[in-house]
Amino acid sequence: MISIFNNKEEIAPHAANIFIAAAQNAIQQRGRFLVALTGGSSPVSIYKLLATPQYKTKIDWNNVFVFWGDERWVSLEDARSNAKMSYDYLLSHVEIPKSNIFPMYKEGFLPEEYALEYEKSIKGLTGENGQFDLILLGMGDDGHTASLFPGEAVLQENHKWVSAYYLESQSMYRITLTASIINKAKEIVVVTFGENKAHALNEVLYGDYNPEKFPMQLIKPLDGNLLFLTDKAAVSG
Ligand SMILES: O=C1O[C@H](COP(=O)(O)O)[C@@H](O)[C@H](O)[C@H]1O
Repeated sequence: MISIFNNKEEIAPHAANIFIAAAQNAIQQRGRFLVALTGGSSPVSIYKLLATPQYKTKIDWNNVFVFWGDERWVSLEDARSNAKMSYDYLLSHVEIPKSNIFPMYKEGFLPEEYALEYEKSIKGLTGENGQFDLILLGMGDDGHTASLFPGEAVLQENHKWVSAYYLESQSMYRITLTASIINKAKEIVVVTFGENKAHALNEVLYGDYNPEKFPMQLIKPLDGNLLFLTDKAAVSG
């Protein structure tokens, strides 16, 4: 499903309300809310809104468990860190136990080693079913989502839930949830807007199936819901 808003400002309250409803339902039904956050610029206004008293007080943060969809393999103080961005705009402003937060980076580990640890941390909460209550995703203008970049071997990963690899085009390691675990989620919400996303979004939604070129096409929940939140500029192409 796709919801098209007039502009990006209209997306944030809608996304924040989806987050709150998913958290409240999960906590009421299963006693905890397991969410994977996205990085990039698209979620910033959503996180800022969730951090305001009006929104944050609607969630019992003691029962929220936070993971990430992907990360640049950089320290948590690095300006490029998705975790740093999420702390700056949301996590530092809510009463969530530190032990409930699982950044996708750890000092002293190799990225591939930490991918295995990260998968174990997810299994510690979900068991073998690997089901997140909510996964937030963004989409790059090349059609990548999480760190599933066009043409990379990780696109074919059907076994591992978490994978780390060297992304030659950015000269850095990336660590990412794979499509196989993302697609197990109850709810997947993709936040993407602006005219620079128009070409990729059009290909993802209406083009031929070519996930090697537009990896977002790999995202097809097995049993859950997939929702794109976008604006008019991104569907204008
Ligand atoms: O590299 C990344 O980019 C995508 C999209 O970012 P955006 O700035 O266009 O919102 C993001 O979803 C991903 O988490 C990030 O690592």
